[in-house]
Amino acid sequence: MTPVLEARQLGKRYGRRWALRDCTLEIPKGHVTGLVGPNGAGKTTLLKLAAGQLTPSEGDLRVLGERPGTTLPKVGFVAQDTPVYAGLTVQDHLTLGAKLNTAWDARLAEDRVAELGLNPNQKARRLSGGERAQLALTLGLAKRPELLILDEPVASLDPLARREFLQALMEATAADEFGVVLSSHLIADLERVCDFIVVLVDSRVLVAGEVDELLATHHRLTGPRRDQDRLPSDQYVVSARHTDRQSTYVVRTGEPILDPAWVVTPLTLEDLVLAYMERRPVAGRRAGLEVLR
Ligand SMILES: Nc1ncnc2c1ncn2[C@@H]1O[C@H](COP(=O)(O)OP(=O)(O)OP(=O)(O)O)[C@@H](O)[C@H]1O
Repeated sequence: MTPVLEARQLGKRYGRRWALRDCTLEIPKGHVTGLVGPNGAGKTTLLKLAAGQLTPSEGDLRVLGERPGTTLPKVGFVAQDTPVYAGLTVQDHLTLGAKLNTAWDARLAEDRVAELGLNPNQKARRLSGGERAQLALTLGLAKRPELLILDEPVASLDPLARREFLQALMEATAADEFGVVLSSHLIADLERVCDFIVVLVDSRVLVAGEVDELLATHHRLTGPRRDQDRLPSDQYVVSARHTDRQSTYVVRTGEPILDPAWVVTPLTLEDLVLAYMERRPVAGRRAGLEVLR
């Protein structure tokens, strides 16, 4: 099946500075994907490349099997800070959406606006942050995209508005088959809605895969102090911490951990993401990029 997004050695440079580099990634169809990483990691850059708003400096990118830009009608993009036009009313936004998008679903848009209790005559500048986010999501959904890209859509929302937004997104993806790629710093939110995760650090993809599979293959090992080179070769070290007497590793392995010296605990998605985010390259030990599916 054609992946929704496929990047090979993708890079984007601003002047001499790389915002994204050596990004190799495949997101299969049928997922709600969370894109996570520290500030400045390159998330917005990757999403804008996918939406056709930026052109790559190097490498190759396919979205729904085609070069971004040619896929515009099939891709909905909700940029950071819930972009709506302050001076236009809610209804104006729907009218504009209908003009600009051939597959526009006017019924869906009107029904959602009514369900949300938005006044069609209200100017966007008078909507609350949550209402603006919901309007932006409505515009993205009514486009009937095959892929909806959302860049930090809930960043400025209070917990209740965030929950309502994510609920609306989950309901929409349950009702219709389309892919979603969503960036956020709020891992608990991603855990609720995403079944595929991509961790981007320092402009590179450190891990990507189905959440269930990643959680099943990553473990925390705690036990008497042990150097990394004494771990079995099938254990890929994501992070390591040591005290004088104790070592704590986060490892990835498909094999069972039978060593009785270790206390083995499962990770939450947040533990897993943080382990990759705090990871420093380790000399000589399977360090470097590892892209997983
Ligand atoms: N238009 C631009 N000109 C120059 N540098 C840029 C531009 N846009 C982004 N950058 C730089 O590229 C890098 C990646 O930025 P990007 O916005 O993609 O990161 P991000 O992961 O989305 O960050 P955040 O989580 O803070 O939103 C940063 O170092 C940023 O300063």
